[in-house]
Amino acid sequence: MTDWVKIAEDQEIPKLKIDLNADEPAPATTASKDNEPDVADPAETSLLIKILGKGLVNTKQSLDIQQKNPNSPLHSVKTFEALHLKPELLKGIYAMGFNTPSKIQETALPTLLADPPQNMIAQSQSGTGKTAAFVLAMLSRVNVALDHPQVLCLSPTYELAIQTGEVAARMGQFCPEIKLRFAVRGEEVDRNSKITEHILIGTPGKMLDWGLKMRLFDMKKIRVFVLDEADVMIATQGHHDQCIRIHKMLSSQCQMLFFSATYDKEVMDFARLIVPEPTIIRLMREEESLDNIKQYYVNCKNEEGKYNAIQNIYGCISIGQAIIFCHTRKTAAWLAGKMAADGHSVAVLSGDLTVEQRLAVLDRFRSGQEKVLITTNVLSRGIDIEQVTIVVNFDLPVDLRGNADCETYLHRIGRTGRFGKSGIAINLIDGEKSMSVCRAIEKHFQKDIIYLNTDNADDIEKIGN
Ligand SMILES: Nc1ncnc2c1ncn2[C@@H]1O[C@H](COP(=O)(O)OP(=O)(O)OP(=O)(O)O)[C@@H](O)[C@H]1O
Repeated sequence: MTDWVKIAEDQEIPKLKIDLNADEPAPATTASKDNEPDVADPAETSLLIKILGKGLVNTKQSLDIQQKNPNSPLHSVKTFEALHLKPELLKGIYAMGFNTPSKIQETALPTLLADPPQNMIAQSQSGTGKTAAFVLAMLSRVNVALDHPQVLCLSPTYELAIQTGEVAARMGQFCPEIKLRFAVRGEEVDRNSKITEHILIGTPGKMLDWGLKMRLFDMKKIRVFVLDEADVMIATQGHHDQCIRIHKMLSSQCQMLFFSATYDKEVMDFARLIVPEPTIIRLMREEESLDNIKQYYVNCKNEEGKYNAIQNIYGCISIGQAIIFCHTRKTAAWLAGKMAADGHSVAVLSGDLTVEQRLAVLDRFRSGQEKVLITTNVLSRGIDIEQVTIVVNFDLPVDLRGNADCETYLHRIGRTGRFGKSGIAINLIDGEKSMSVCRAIEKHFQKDIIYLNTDNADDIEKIGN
């Protein structure tokens, strides 16, 4: 395994980004995107959340289990020893600092490791231990006496595949006989050779090339097929069909495992196509709520007026930490420029930054080096910044038709049960259209949004208290 431990360790994010840019079409010019609503790319967000993750997310939510296979009694474990793993694998788990299985692992692992193998569809939010669970299943199913691929793991992008490979490398560090190979862009194989590694982790396009076009390994001999980040996979163009093509070539004996952070209808339909008779395990996300949030609106004439409102409340918002949301990159850049020119120290996070630049901005903000972060919808759900107490909507969130986007409003402002602290939301309104959006949001959540006059010192004092 030493070779691929090294490969994984060598893949630092800056290098990945360089490779990523190498064979992708040139991005649309920044200028053309500046005036459009700035949105997050799901794969980039997922990568960011993974890298930012500070360990296991503990959740109080309970598991929802649907058992489709009546012949496989479901049980859960409270220790890793109870799984009767190979000693080298157990050693790897402990070396990663895992003492006990996470909530989803308690129930998923016995099913993942069961004999005869069982299929699974699992859903839980980022950071709850999904990757660790399926990587353990992948490693424990390998028969090292055979020198051909036995496990396929599909990820939506190069970087996400590398992240999974790194977990496998660490967990399998005491199993040097298990060999892994990345099936990703840039990895080349001689057409006349065969792939001998046991585990292939990669993107659907490359996997199809190797398995179908070049026939470098026998898809029928795959014993475990993992489809990770199904929701991101679907959002990535073309991946849906490629996954189905790969899936069709697998044997009916192959264990099918499907993991996703969210399950809307499209993801569930996809899952049903791929996974026969699955055990379905879902760990619901803790609901965000506006319960502890005081919401205000401020009437402004135009963008300059909004800027003045921010000037007036700046003293108040910079006591703690604040995030200001804008609709477009252009507005975010304009606002940041003006605030910086006025001597305020602000951070900006928008879609024109690379993943590693975003990481750097978030690191600085999280450590308190800047008090105010100006951003767009690129800062999306899943990126929790606990210490933020004030959220300013420089622009209210709207959908493509210009109607209130209540879900995004909740993600920006809402708090989960985990950080039940109180917070403040300030909505800047300039004109009838944005006022009607504000009213629609108020009506949707049935929670008052109160008028705030930022020219009045007493009013401003109110928000501080
Ligand atoms: N049993 C455990 N005990 C302690 N830490 C764990 C355990 N399982 C996983 N972790 C750690 O928790 C974090 C999240 O785990 P993991 O990456 O497996 O979750 P995930 O649900 O796949 O999330 P993501 O999709 O963001 O990767 C990682 O830092 C991982 O090392």
